[in-house]
Amino acid sequence: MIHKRSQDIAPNSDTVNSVNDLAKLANYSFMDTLNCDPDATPDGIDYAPRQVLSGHYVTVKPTPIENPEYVVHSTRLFGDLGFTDSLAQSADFINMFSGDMSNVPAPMSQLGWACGYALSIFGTEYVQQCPFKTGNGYGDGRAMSIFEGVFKGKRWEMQLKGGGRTPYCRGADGRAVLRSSVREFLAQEHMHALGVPTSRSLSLYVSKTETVLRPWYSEGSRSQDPDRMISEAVAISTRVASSFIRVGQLELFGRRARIQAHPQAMAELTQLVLHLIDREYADVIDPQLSLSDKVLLLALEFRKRLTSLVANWIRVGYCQGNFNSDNCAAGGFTLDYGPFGFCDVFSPQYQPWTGGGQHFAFLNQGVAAERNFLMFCTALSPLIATHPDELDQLQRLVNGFTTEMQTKMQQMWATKLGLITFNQPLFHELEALMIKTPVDYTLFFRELCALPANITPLKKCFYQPPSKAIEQQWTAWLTQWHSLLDCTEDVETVDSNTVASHNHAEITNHINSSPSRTREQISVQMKQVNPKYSLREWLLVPAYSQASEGNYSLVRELQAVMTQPYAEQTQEIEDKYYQLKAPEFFAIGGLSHLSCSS
Ligand SMILES: Nc1ncnc2c1ncn2[C@@H]1O[C@H](COP(=O)(O)OP(=O)(O)OP(=O)(O)O)[C@@H](O)[C@H]1O
Ligand SMILES: [Mg+2]
Repeated sequence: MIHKRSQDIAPNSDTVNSVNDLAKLANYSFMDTLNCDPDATPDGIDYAPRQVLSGHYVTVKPTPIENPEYVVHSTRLFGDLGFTDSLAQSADFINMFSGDMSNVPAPMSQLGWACGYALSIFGTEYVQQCPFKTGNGYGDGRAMSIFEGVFKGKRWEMQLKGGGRTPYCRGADGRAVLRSSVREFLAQEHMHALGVPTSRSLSLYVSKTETVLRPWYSEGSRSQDPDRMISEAVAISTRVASSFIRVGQLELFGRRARIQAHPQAMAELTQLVLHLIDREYADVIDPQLSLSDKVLLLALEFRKRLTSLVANWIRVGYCQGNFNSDNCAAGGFTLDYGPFGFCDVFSPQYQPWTGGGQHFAFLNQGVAAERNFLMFCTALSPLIATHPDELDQLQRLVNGFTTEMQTKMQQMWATKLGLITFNQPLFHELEALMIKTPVDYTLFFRELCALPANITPLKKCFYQPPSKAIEQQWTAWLTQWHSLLDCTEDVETVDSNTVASHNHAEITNHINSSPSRTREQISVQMKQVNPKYSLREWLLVPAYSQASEGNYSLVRELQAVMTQPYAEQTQEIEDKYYQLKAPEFFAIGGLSHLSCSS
């Protein structure tokens, strides 16, 4: 059953050639249907940290960056939205997306909106993280949405990151630097091309004159924490998503409802949950259902999305090093590319963010997701507090998370290995061997796609020459794997370069529905789920370093390579990007680990 709001169905084939055209598509469901903080200032100049006690958002005027310069935009998202490509470099567009909203045409709002959220880390609630020690001053400190509209029948929200202070800034400057903005921009582009749900990149502008100081590493530093302050150009990137509602946001309203913090607390939680359903789950939750049925369906659907998301992250080697509930989008997609990394060496303990801890390490992401799901359900529970049966069902959904996560992970590993069904002993042996050898995660799985008969072609994925004993174990493992692949003789060849980006679920179904496959078919299917190129930190460093000198060619080259991660691409690209991490990059601050994402 498909349920859509009427304004979402309205066909809209208009091309957006200007900010004036964009204004015509404005449709602010978040601002129009939810509550503004009654203490918000009419002019939006609301930059000092303060407690925001009620309301779903605060209207804020973005602070433009000085002398903005175009760095990069997403031609792909521009295409999806119907934007002409030249718009990214037009004066009005640059102004708007570098934070100057003072001249945007009606009915566009000249004010953006920032949201409060609660923090919980790995399932533990925190209230002390804001200057007031109450949790009422925590939220979008430097992110603010500035536009919501319907493009080609789909509703999108646009959010500046680094657009200046908000009441949630906690005394910080509200800015993002070019380095972190390049990382987030490229990572969103890459993730989308990998077929993993994510917020999307729209545009990135840097200031030619405005800088801020940030702690960072000296070149070659092996220290965990940055050892000096550096001056960096500020930048504003715009990200786009179906909504930016976070699990932490629901938690804030859930906590307020639970303790009846103010007379409207329960109503505000209800409104936010219904709004989330409308924005993110309208296709699966019937508006005619009772609130408690909606709540249960919402939890069920979010569980499905979150478990698939994490399985996809692991498939592509992604670790969200700070998987707090405020970095967990309630729509079930990837959000906040600060403390992230795509792994080089396979390690279950891989954790790029020094502040994150092992609970957010690579293969612990499923457990971290479970904690976020628990917090999501805890936030929903006041809505069904007087319905013991429904509370029981919600608890069962929480209890069932681990099993669903495990099932998705097993399906994912089977698919990565070209198998129809997961084989536990085979996988455990592989995991142990990948750690012992050790292997490069991306290269290894990609090389496996050629179905090598022996260990020789795999050696290029190894970070050290294998001992005789390890070689023998690999040989035994490969024999076992080949016997499980169970392929027929080749009858046809398929061009693997036709492989674009895909929906992972479709791929899994396709593999599962093919009872007997040729070697070539298995190989092609494996190449659809095992990317050839991944956005490793040592590729990002030269791109943002060069960008800091005003040269954006590497940023754009990386964008081109990383938006076709499954394609073979040219020999030149392969030589440059399909490589092991160099020995000199290990243990280096900024290359192997990072301490902050700002
Ligand atoms: N320079 C800054 N000025 C104001 N607030 C900041 C700044 N840097 C981070 N924050 C705020 O601190 C909190 C934690 O930061 P975190 O690094 O998780 O998020 P972020 O990368 O800024 O944003 P997001 O989660 O929106 O992608 C967020 O609420 C964020 O808005
Ligand atoms: Mg964050």
